[in-house]
Amino acid sequence: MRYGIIGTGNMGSMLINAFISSGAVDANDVTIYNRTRKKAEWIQNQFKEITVANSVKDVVRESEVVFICVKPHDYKDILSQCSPNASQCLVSITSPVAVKDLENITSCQVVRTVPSITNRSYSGVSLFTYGDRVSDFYKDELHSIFSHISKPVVIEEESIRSASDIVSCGPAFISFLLENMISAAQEVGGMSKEKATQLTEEMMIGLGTLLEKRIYTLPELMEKVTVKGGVTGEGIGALEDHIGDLFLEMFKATHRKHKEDKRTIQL
Ligand SMILES: NC(=O)C1=CN([C@@H]2O[C@H](COP(=O)(O)OP(=O)(O)OC[C@H]3O[C@@H](n4cnc5c(N)ncnc54)[C@H](O)[C@@H]3O)[C@@H](O)[C@H]2O)C=CC1
Ligand SMILES: O=C(O)[C@@H]1CCC=N1
Repeated sequence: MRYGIIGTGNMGSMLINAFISSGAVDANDVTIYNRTRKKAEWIQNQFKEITVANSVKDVVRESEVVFICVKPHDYKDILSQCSPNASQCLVSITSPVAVKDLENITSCQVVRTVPSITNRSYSGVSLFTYGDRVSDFYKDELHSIFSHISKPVVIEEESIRSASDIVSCGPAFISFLLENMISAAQEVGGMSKEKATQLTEEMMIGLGTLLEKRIYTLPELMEKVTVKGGVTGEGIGALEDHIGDLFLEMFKATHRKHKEDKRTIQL
């Protein structure tokens, strides 16, 4: 299978790296294009067999599956230069562009796969929404390569915002909260930033491993650590008192931005 990647920023380069280094895709089968050519050449330095194309048109001509990895407001620019035909599969990786809308303006088969930075370590989820025209052949192929780097999960269009908030924005949200925990450990506990950071990162790796091995669920973890009459309970109590609408407001903010993007994105 020949793959094309348009846009080699954070996500485009992450996908190329993960697919090739996991063995899901052969570098000889990959053609890439980026507006700033240097970014694409930097990836080619790591994977010599990759082809760097001179245009969007060249990528589409060379590929059966074409990933669009640019920001949603740049889609129009890409699609106006060239559109895949009915035998090809277009893969969009952004949530505010609906699969139906892409199907309406192209003749190709369409899939949306929202990845996550966690896929770089062959973990976490990739969210799949299939268009009506997509063949079982492409479904199987995409499911197969994404299984090398993630757990593919099918998600309905209506749930895409909250699902992507958890799966794709989640690593940034949790990192933000942990950075706050580290700052507070410095302020209240007098711990150095380096030491608090080291402890936090190791704790997160341990927590992830417990979940990965299905040793405990999240509620079980809370119960096991919260010794009756102990300090964790006091800490949880303080969190309960102060958490307020934190996450409600976060989801409301992302849903607002999602709506705004949908209103302003032109295809
Ligand atoms: N960053 C993340 O964790 C995730 C991002 N996404 C989606 O991935 C998409 C890309 O996001 P990032 O990689 O973070 O952005 P980015 O800004 O790092 O990468 C976009 C790339 O597209 C290139 N580009 C822009 N216009 C172009 C054009 N006309 N032709 C060729 N190349 C062009 C830019 O030079 C840049 O390298 C977005 O739609 C985003 O919603 C999805 C899941 C997670
Ligand atoms: O389209 C999305 O939902 C993803 C999440 C992070 C950036 N873009």
